Amino acid sequence: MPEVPLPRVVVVTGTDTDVGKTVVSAAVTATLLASGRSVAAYKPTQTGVGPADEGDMALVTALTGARTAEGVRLLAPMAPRPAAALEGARLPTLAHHRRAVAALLDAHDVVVVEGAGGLLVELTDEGETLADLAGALPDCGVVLVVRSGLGTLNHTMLTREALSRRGIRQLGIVIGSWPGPPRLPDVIESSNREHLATLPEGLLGAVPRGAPGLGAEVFRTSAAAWLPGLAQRLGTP
Ligand SMILES: Nc1ncnc2c1ncn2[C@@H]1O[C@H](COP(=O)(O)OP(=O)(O)OP(=O)(O)O)[C@@H](O)[C@H]1O
Ligand SMILES: C[C@H](N)[C@H](N)CCCCCC(=O)O
Ligand SMILES: [Mg+2]
Repeated sequence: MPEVPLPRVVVVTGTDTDVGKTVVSAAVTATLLASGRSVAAYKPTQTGVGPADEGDMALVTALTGARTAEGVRLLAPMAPRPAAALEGARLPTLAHHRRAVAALLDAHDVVVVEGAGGLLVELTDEGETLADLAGALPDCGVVLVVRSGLGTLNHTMLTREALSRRGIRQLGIVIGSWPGPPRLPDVIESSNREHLATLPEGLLGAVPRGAPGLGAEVFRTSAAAWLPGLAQRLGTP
C-alpha cells in the first residue's frame, strides 16, 4: 500500500508540559531539513518568558538553524489564559495563528507548530485549544510527545483518544527523553516503549537523554537516526 504523504503542517503536542516537545520539535525540524525540505517552526503561545528571554523557538533555531516565530509571549510560567489575565493581555485568535502559519508556509515546505503544555490547554480568549488549531489548519498532522516512565501509558491513551475523537490525523509518537548511559532504561520504560510501538500510528522514535546539550552540529546530523519512523517516511538519506 502506498504511503500517504506527510502533511505540510506538523503540530507537536505532548501528554503534558515538560515532556520534551521543544526538543522533539527541534529533532523533527532537523529530520525534515535533512530530507531536503525547507522548514520553519512556530510557537503560538510562549509563556514563562520576559521580553528579552529565550523562548522555546530560540532553542529550535539554535539546534537546527531553522527560522522560527512566536504568536505571543507572556511572563507568567503558566497556561496562556491565566498568564494573559495576570498582565491584562489579550491572546491572539485562532485566525491569527492560522494566518501566521499560512505566511510561513508561503516561504517553507513544512511548518512545525509547538503547543504549550498538553493538547487541551486553552490558547485563546475564546477557550480554543491546540486541538482546535490543529483541526482548523489545512493539511495538518500531529506528533505526540510522551514520557518514558510509569504513567505514560494512560496519558498517551487519553491524548490519542482526544485527537481521534476530533478526527485529527496522528503521525506518530515520540518519546521525549530516552535514558542512556550511565542510567539504562528500566523494565517499565522498556515495556512502555514496546507497547507504544504496537499502536497503529506508530512510534516514530525517541530522543536520547542529553540530546539538547550535544551542540547544533551533532544534533542536526543525529536527529534522523533518533526518529527512524519519520526519516523513513521522508526518504531521508
Ligand atoms: N532528550 C532530552 N535530554 C535531556 N533533557 C531533555 C530532553 N528532552 C527534554 N529535556 C529537558 O526537559 C525539560 C523540558 O523539556 P521541554 O522544554 O522540551 O518540554 P516541553 O514539553 O517543550 O514544555 P513546554 O510545555 O514548556 O513547552 C527541559 O529542561 C529540557 O532541556
Ligand atoms: C510554563 C510551561 N512551561 C508551559 N509553557 C505552559 C504549561 C501549561 C500547562 C497547563 C496545565 O496543563 O495545567
Ligand atoms: Mg516547549
